[in-house]
Amino acid sequence: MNTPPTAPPATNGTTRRPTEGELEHQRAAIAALGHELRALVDATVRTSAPAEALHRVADGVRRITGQLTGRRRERAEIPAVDEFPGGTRMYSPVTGAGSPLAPPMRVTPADGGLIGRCTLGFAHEGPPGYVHGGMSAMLLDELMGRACAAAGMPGMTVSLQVRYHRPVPLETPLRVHARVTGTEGRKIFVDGSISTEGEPSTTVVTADGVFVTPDPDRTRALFPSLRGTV
Ligand SMILES: CCCCC/C=C\C/C=C\C/C=C\C/C=C\CCCC(=O)SCCNC(=O)CCNC(=O)[C@H](O)C(C)(C)COP(=O)(O)OP(=O)(O)OC[C@H]1O[C@@H](n2cnc3c(N)ncnc32)[C@H](O)[C@@H]1OP(=O)(O)O
Repeated sequence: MNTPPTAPPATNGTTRRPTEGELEHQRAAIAALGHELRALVDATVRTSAPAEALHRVADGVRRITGQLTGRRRERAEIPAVDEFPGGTRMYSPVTGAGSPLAPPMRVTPADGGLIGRCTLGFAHEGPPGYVHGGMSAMLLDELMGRACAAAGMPGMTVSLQVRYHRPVPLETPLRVHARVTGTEGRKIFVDGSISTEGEPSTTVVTADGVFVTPDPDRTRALFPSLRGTV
């Protein structure tokens, strides 16, 4: 497990590295809030409540948002609860248990690569009843990037070619697969696919991508929070 590169300020105003127990406690709370926010997003995009009810809810949500006080994370700051690269990312829009935007996709090693499992709802709709094509690309990009990191070569996407063979159904358990197929210097070649859990042998979307591990100087410039660890 990676060491968290940053630590939140302790309550006495000094900065110290949180214990693993404190991080787990915080992650559980972040996941609980993420779960409720995803339920709110789903209810929001499906409701037929009248305008007055929507205004009332908007007022309530504004009051709740005001309760999220304290120091706000800065750009490029890696949350203490995260393990970057390759591990837990609590606010990832694909895998983050704390993200209201994420399905979230659950990732496990398999078949010489990674498998991601998730079900997409109405918030991710493109054509009526089907997943937005950009969302399919995002699932693939994330899992293919994670496959690079899992193979010990964290990299950034420089090219992602996506082919949509069949529309991806909403509210249907999905299986995403990613596997590193080769390397050439800092370039990593990766294949990806999406199928439904019900018909795992029928791929509905396929992708091939090229990822590049930035050189150490570029890594330090792009990810200043990693300073001292790369
Ligand atoms: C402790 C180490 C930490 C390292 C961290 C690195 C990455 C970590 C990131 C995430 C990993 C974690 C989990 C995964 C989670 C999510 C995955 C989502 C992935 C993304 O969402 S990520 C965002 C979108 N992504 C970008 O924002 C990239 C923008 N980009 C750049 O910032 C530069 O591009 C950079 C820095 C990547 C490389 O820059 P550079 O200067 O080091 O490299 P250079 O240009 O020299 O290219 C080197 C070789 O790649 C070939 N090449 C270039 N482009 C190509 C193309 N399009 N097709 C085919 N080959 C291509 C060249 O031809 C050359 O090949 P050759 O050496 O053979 O000539």
